[in-house]
Amino acid sequence: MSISQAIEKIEARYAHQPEFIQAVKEVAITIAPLYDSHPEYDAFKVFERLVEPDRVMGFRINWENDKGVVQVNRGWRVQFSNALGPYKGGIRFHPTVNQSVLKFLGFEQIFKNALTGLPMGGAKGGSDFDPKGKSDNEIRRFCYAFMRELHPYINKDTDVPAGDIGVSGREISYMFAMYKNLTREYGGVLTGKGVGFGGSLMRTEATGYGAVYFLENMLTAQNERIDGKRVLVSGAGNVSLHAAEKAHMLGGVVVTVSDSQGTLYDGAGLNQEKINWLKAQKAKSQPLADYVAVYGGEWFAGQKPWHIKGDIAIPSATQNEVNEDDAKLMVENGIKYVVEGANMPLTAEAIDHIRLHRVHYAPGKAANAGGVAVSGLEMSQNSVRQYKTFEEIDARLKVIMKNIHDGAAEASEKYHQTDKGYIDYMTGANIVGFKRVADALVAYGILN
Ligand SMILES: NC(=O)C1=CN([C@@H]2O[C@H](COP(=O)(O)OP(=O)(O)OC[C@H]3O[C@@H](n4cnc5c(N)ncnc54)[C@H](OP(=O)(O)O)[C@@H]3O)[C@@H](O)[C@H]2O)C=CC1
Ligand SMILES: O=C(O)CCC(=O)C(=O)O
Repeated sequence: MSISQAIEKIEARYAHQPEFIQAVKEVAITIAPLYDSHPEYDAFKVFERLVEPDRVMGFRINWENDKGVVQVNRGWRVQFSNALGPYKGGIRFHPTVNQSVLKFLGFEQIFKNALTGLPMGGAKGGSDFDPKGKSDNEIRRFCYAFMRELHPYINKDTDVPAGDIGVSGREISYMFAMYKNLTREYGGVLTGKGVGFGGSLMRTEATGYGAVYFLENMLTAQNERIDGKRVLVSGAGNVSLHAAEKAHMLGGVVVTVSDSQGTLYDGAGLNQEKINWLKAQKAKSQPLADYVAVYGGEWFAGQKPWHIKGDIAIPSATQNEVNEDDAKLMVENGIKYVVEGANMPLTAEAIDHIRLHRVHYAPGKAANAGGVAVSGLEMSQNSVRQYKTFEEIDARLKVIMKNIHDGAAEASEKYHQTDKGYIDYMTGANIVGFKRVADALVAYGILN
């Protein structure tokens, strides 16, 4: 079955899962030249196999709110592929979570994890639970209840979840405690644990910092530097604030962050004090807009950052946050580099538009792989029960991000035929990630 036939089948079968179809199509279009030159991939039906998760576990989560009222949520774990290592990928708590969202995330995770060069398969999980406005006690009860349902499916050697939107150190600690309580096992079953009880230094910073390391490599390839460049960041969570922090540390002028309520603009640029204030504000779930009364700047209620002039955009909030109109604004406002901190933040039309205008574009699979890479390093530290310093992990992260960059650039050179001189990171990253997984599947024969 050809790739186009496999897509037709997926579109018919999963018409109700638009995010998943979007993610599959992006990979399919770009890997075609590689696929066509490897008849064994078709013989082993590699693509057709990879677009079906190994399995999807769904469960109900009963928990009690602070008023003693029983609440019911849904949860899932999508184990997509363990071709290269234990299933690995985050857990998201957000009301928009459904099977389409988790399947797109799990599918992308297969290739992202392959790009890191570390032995990790791809998975994703989560719940439609909305953490907003919940007390700490409610979060704890929900996390315990979620892990009670999830724990039979995970283990340090089979499937190792981590955080994502709505799940950070606090939630991981609650879930780890419940897993430990139920199984009596103290191991690396989750990553993103607290430093001091199995967590790796730098996991918190890794995704945002890694995205900026990727950006530095892109800039170097164009003989440019980040110094003095205006950086627009969207989101104000873990990825966004650490991307903003590293961009500032390296001399970039970060002028925006945002959240679901609007965009904060500070033309003078964020400094470390302001970033620390933002981190504390978000940790308390307080409004971003309060910043203006403390440090000045402007609050654009209900707006995204893309109407503001800049050189570099790092969308780091959520999927499809940048549509075609936003992409047009980016181009009009001078954006030359788009680095995806979030997973699939650009719609297919937005990607087409910026690529048409030769904006340098780093897809999330490549650019935000630093988080899962440091999770991989956390797994190895847990296995040997020895911990590395911040500097050691940082040095490894830089090398991993450079390798991902260089591998994607090399594959772009080989496979992207239409516009020589433009580094097509999307094609390059998809080809490198896909090839690693496909070669393993062929070597295994017809088992997963
Ligand atoms: N954490 C990690 O290590 C990794 C995360 N990612 C991806 O990065 C992105 C952000 O994750 P992370 O920073 O961990 O999550 P957080 O929960 O820490 O932060 C999410 C941020 O995005 C905003 N946001 C979420 N949904 C929407 C929406 N529908 N519209 C506008 N803003 C929104 C939130 O605003 P508000 O608070 O108002 O909801 C918040 O500012 C996700 O795509 C995630 O999959 C990728 C690799 C690793
Ligand atoms: O660290 C991990 O295992 C998961 C990270 C993640 O969910 C992601 O890369 O999107």
